[in-house]
Amino acid sequence: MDIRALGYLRVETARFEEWRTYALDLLGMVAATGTDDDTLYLRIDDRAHRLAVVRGAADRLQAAGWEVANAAALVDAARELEAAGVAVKAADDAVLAERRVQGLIQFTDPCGNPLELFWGQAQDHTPLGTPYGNRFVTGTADGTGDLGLGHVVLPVPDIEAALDFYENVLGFQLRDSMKLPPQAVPTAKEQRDFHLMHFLSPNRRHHSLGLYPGELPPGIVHFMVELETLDDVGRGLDRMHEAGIPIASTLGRHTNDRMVSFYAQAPGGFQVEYGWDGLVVDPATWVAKEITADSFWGHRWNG
Ligand SMILES: Cc1ccc(O)c(O)c1CC[C@@H]1C(=O)CC[C@]2(C)C(=O)CC[C@@H]12
Ligand SMILES: [Fe+2]
Repeated sequence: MDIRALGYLRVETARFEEWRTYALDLLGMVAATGTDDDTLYLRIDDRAHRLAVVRGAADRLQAAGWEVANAAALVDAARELEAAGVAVKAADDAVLAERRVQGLIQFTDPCGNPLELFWGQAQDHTPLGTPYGNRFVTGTADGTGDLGLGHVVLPVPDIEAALDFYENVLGFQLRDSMKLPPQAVPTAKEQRDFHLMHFLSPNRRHHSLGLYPGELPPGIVHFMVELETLDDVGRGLDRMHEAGIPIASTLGRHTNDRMVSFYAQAPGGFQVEYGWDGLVVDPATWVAKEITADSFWGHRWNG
C-alpha cells in the first residue's frame, strides 16, 4: 500500500478552551479556518490544517489521517484493506469538505484505533505566522521528503496483530523495537517478562507511528511535533514551565531517532512530545533493529 505520511490528527476534547491556549500559546501552532465552529483547526505548515481539536464529551483520538498520493492510490488502498478483511467506509461530501481533502476512507486497525486515508489536502498559501518565530519540520530541507505532521504513538493491546497490520497491510517499514518492563505496561493483555513496542514509518522520518503494547483510555499515548531549532524546543519548555503544565518527561535524546525532546502533559490525559533533530533514514538500506535504551541521556519520566 502506497501511504506517504501522517497527514493529520483529530482529537476530541472535553477541555476545548484549555486546548486552544495549549496549542496556540504553548505549542506555538497557528489557528486556521474551517467548517465547524466547535473545532479548532491548527496549522503548522502549508497544509490547511494538521491538527483538529473537536469540542466533545470525552478526551480521545478521533482519527489519525494518513496521506496517499492520489485518487488511484486511494482506490488501491481500499481494495487491499477489504481483501485483508477490514471494513472500509467512504467519506461523504460533508466529511471531505470538513477535512479539506478530495478523497477519504475510514476504517480501524485490529485494536480499534480510528484511521483515515486521504488524498488531495488543501494548501494554505498564506505565510505561517507562528507566535514565537518557531518553525515546524514536516519535510526535508532539500524538499525531497514529505515527513508528515510528526509521529503518533497508539495503544495496541494486541501488539502482534497491530504490527502485522501496519507492516503487511498498510506497508509501513519497521524501523526498530524496544522491550518495555511489565511495570511500563500496566494495561497489557498478558503477563510477560517484557512487552515489545515498535516504531514504524511509511517515509523517511525515522518513525511516524509508535505502537504501545497496552491500553490507554484517550486512544493515544502521545504525538510528536518537530521544531527546526533546539532553541524552538527550549523556548517551548520555558512556556510549559511558566504555564504550570506538568512535564511528563525531561529533555533528552532518543537512541533510535536521535530526537532531542521533552514530553508535556496535554489536556485530556496524553502527552505531546516537542522535539528537534529527528533522524531522516533511507528506507532502501534500513535494517530493523532492537534498541535497548530509550535515550542516550535525559528523558526522566515523572510519575
Ligand atoms: C523510546 C522512544 C523513542 C522515540 C520516541 O519518539 C519515543 O516517544 C520513545 C518513547 C516511547 C514510550 C512512550 O511512548 C510511553 C512511555 C514509555 C513506554 C516508557 O515508559 C519508556 C518509553 C516510553
Ligand atoms: Fe515519541
